[in-house]
Order: sequence, then structure tokens, then C-alpha cells
Amino acid sequence: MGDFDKRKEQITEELMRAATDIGFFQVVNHGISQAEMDQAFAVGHRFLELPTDVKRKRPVDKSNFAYILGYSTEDLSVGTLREAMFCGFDNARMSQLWPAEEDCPHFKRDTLAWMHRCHEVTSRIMSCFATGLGLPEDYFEAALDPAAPDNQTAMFYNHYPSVEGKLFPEGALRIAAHTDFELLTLLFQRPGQAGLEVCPGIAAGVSLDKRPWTPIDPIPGAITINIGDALQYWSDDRLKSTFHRVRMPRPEEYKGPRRSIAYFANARASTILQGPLKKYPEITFPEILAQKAAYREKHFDGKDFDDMTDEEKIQLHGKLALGPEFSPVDVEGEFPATRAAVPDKPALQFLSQIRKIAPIAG
Ligand SMILES: O=C(O)CCC(=O)C(=O)O
Ligand SMILES: [Fe+2]
Repeated sequence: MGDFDKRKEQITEELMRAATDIGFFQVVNHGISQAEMDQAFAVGHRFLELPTDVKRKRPVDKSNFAYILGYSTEDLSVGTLREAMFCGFDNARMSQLWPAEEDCPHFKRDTLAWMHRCHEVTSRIMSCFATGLGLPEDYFEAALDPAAPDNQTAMFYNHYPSVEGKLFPEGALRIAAHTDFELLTLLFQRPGQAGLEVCPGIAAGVSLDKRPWTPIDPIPGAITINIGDALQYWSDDRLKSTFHRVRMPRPEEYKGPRRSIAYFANARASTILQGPLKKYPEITFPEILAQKAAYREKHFDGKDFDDMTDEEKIQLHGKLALGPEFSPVDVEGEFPATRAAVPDKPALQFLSQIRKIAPIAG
């Protein structure tokens, strides 16, 4: 992305090609230095290495849709955990969740500075997508505004504990196959800590494990970027939200702790999403989640996302995130398609089940 202003047209073309085809890509010369990335990992470390009781002073807050904040551990398959600190921009909810200065000096200052750097990259990429979709280049800008009280962007400092010496079944995963819900994910990986894989081109009727998974190995200095469900919706399915997962290390691979940072850029809760082609009805992000939740209740009897078969996951993604059959009518009865009528609770339950957030044991 170097010489962005001069090369914007070419960069837009390349980003559109990657996003309309695979939906996952890596960018370099994006303006964030290796030193800044290392510093961000160090800040995340500084918090995640605190004693558990200190971290638990800022327990995860799931009170708002997909926008979860605070310290969480997730109970994943085979008894492994991902622990993470979820941070938002400096709004009312987040203000309760910053660690105390004496527990983790400068965490808030450093994290916010880092999130603003991620916002700058996001902003440039989204301006390219706006142009590529035939919209004014600042089309997405207001939806991403870090200062808006209903901003829903979250940045995760992730830690997947070491699996050294642990036994796990073949095919075990550190994160099961899923698509991201939001607009755009910026993922920062550590060299030598592989495991992320993608499976583009999902179509209902084809099981995930019957399709080839392609590794997205860390490239020093690069940012791995993917489209989320909300942007697929907002782009009339032109930009693709793609299934991905993190697999366990193979016998010959590094098995120590795995760290990543994920910046989930999201539209403000009040943003009305509808693509220029008007393929789908106007909707807000919280409503997308409510629709998914209702669909899941109706068709999968409230089944936990991690317990779904691949086929069911694909169905849920295809039908509701966004596939051609998407329509509020899918959930008629339970969810009138009026904005004010959509309750937030089912979406919330749905999300917490998908992410399987559970308090740390012991
Ligand atoms: O940690 C990673 O490499 C991927 C994380 C991820 O896919 C997610 O949190 O949605
Ligand atoms: Fe993801």
C-alpha cells in the first residue's frame, strides 16, 4: 500500500480483486511499522501476563450485541482456551474496563494509540472499497468514526496457551471454522506461529472438511485482512466473507503459546447497511445478529455454534449472513423486520454461544 495517494487507483483494483475473490489478503507498506506491531504485542502481553485475579477485575461485558469488551477466556474444543482482552475505543462502556493504572501502567494510553493506527489503515482500505463499489470515497467514514458513542469496533489481544506436551485428537482446532461478523478484520500474526487457514468459495451442500484449507502463514510486517459478514451484506455480496479457522500445531511444529491481535472494524450500531445495488433490505448490524439468532433458534433449536455440523454452519452463514435467500421473512413471526422491534437479547445469546465465552475456571 506504499505511496497510497499516488497509487490509490492501482491499490483499489488489487484490493477489489482480492476481496471479491477470496476475501482474505495480506497487505504490506501499510504505514504501521514492525516496531509498532511489536510494541502492541508487548502491551497485550503486559496485561495478559498479570495474575488471573488482577485480569478478572475487568470481566468481559457482553451487554451489547457483538460488541464485547473486557477480559475473557473462551472454552474451545479439546479443553484448550483462548484468553483475550477485548478493547474498544474510549467510550462509556470501555471506561469501566480499562485496567487500573497501577495494575497495568499506560495500558489505556498505548492501546488507544494502537487502535487509532489500526483505524487509519482501515479507513484507507475502506475508502478503496467505497470507490471500487462505485460509492464516494468517504462513504464508510462516518460508520467507522472512533469518537462516535455507538462505535462498535473492538480490538482483541489474543493468547492461545501452549499445547506443548498436550494430547489432542487429530483435526483438533484452536478456533473452529467461522466467518467474522463485522466489516473488516485486521489480523496481526507472529512469525513462527502458524495455524490460520481459510476455505474460500463456500457453497451450501459442500462440507467444510471436504474442501481444501489454505494456510495463511504470517509474513513479517504484513497485516492479514479479511472481509466480515456485515461488509459482504453492505456490498451486495460483492466482497466475500470467508470461512477460516486456526488449527493445532502439527507434530513437527512450534507448540508454545500463540499470540495474535485482531482489530474488528465494525459499523456503528445506528448505521443502516444497504449496498448500492439494494440487493438486501436496509438493516443495522445489531439487526443482522438478531436475524441470525432467530434463524438459529428456529432451525437449529438453539444449538451451539461449535456443536453444529459444517453443513449447518454453512447454512447459517449462507442464509443469514447473507446468501441469496436472506430475507427478514426467514424469521417472520419471531422477528418483525422493523428496526425498533428487534430485541437485543437473542443476538447477545447467540454471540456468546458462538464465541463460547466462559469465565475462567478456578
Ligand atoms: O488468532 C487468529 O489467528 C485468528 C482469530 C480469529 O479468527 C477470530 O478471532 O475471529
Ligand atoms: Fe475470525
